[in-house]
Amino acid sequence: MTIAKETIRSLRAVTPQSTIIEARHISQRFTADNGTELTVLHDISFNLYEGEIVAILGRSGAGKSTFLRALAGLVKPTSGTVKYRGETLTGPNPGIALVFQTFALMPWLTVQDNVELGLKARGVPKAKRTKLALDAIDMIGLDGFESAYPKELSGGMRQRVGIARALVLQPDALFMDEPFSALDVLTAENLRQEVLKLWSSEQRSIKSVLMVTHNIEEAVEMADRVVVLGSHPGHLIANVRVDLPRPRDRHSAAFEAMMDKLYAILTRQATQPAQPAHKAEAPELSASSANVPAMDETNLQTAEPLEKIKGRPLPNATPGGLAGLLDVVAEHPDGIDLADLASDLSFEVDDLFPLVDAGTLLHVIVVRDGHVQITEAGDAWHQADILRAKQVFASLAMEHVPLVRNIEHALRHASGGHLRGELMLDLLHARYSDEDAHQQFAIAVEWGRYGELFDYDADDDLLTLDEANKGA
Ligand SMILES: Nc1ncnc2c1ncn2[C@@H]1O[C@H](COP(=O)(O)OP(=O)(O)OP(=O)(O)O)[C@@H](O)[C@H]1O
Repeated sequence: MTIAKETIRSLRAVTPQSTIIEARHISQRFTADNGTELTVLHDISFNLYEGEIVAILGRSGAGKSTFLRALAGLVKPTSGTVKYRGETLTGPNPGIALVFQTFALMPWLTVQDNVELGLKARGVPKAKRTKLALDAIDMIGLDGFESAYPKELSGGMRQRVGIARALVLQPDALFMDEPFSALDVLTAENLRQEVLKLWSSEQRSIKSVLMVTHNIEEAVEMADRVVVLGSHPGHLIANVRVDLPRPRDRHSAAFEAMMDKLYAILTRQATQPAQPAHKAEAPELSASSANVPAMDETNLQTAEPLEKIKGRPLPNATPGGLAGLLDVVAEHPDGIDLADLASDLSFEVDDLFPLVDAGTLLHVIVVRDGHVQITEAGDAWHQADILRAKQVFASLAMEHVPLVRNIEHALRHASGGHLRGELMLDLLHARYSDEDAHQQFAIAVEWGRYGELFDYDADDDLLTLDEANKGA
């Protein structure tokens, strides 16, 4: 009988017995191709306990995968330590198995051989390998597909193989990096439920699950605890206990309240300048159960103040997209919860946040506790005709967006009113990787163009003051 056919049992009570993984003050820096040093993780302390599913939630690029990889021993933190069962890691973590977003199956091997691969690497004899693999295949509902090749399987089935391949190693902790995000909505939901059934079954040997996601709903659906990473660089901003009964009802008030809470945390982080993660920020996030350490106090300590870290990059949003967001927000004079806005627009969190960031940066919206409202300036932009809208946008960008202002000022003082784009890129390279520098430049140009402040000719690599702006 497969787990899929089992009656859903109530999940085991969350009674963490001991710490599986302990990370202390880990920071991660990478050197980009152009020599720029990127701080990706900043001083994170975290414990993974037996008996819990933990979701690492954060926006795209927040460093979630890097954090998971550091705990998995696949990257060595630049500073800080990771311990597995009390032993400091010096290589891959022996107590975990990973499920990847992209399945990472060997296309030339059958399902059975893919699942056996890790056991083979560990020198497990063939007969035992076969038995363990068949058990894992059965457990995840793949019986009958042992001889199939990955190309013969749907995405959902392939990810089942990915999960079976991890389970067969009988790890202490199952690590999953965005395991459902490459699947269509229904398949993803189906597989989430399978993993939860597996977790609730008597047969499971894994003692905890750590999963990376950018999807708030997924985190609330699956996790006992959600660890929220803020961006630039990745740092721990919250550690929230999800104390909802299982199976969880996505339409219940408690579920929606938890989603709102996480939205509020993510948007607060997104829309405010970097701040030190003071312990004083902790109380609103505290949890109730006595069993799970809801707030690991050490998680909220930082070695050096985060205000030292430079300002945030420009959000990747277009003025047109922002105007569209204002159209929707303006329909709600008392504001609207971001969760409702995302759901109304069928946006993913990652789609919505750059627009919300941009709107906040330009002061056309305000976000408080996950509730977004149009400002007076936003209303002025929203109400204006096209020409006037550009002027309003230009003055907001000049006032609130240093990069746009710097380019405009530089052009105003340049002889001939033009400058090479390469010059701006070189300046941006001091802070960003090559890819990010190009992206920042492209966003600033788009905003400058929309506001008729300046223009850029890519063929000649020339930035020029806009005609309409020359006399201003
Ligand atoms: N080996 C590396 N060398 C240089 N930069 C890296 C390396 N690994 C990750 N990064 C950078 O670290 C940052 C965080 O990446 P990471 O994949 O951990 O974020 P994430 O939160 O998982 O993002 P996403 O949700 O988009 O997958 C990114 O800017 C990425 O480019």
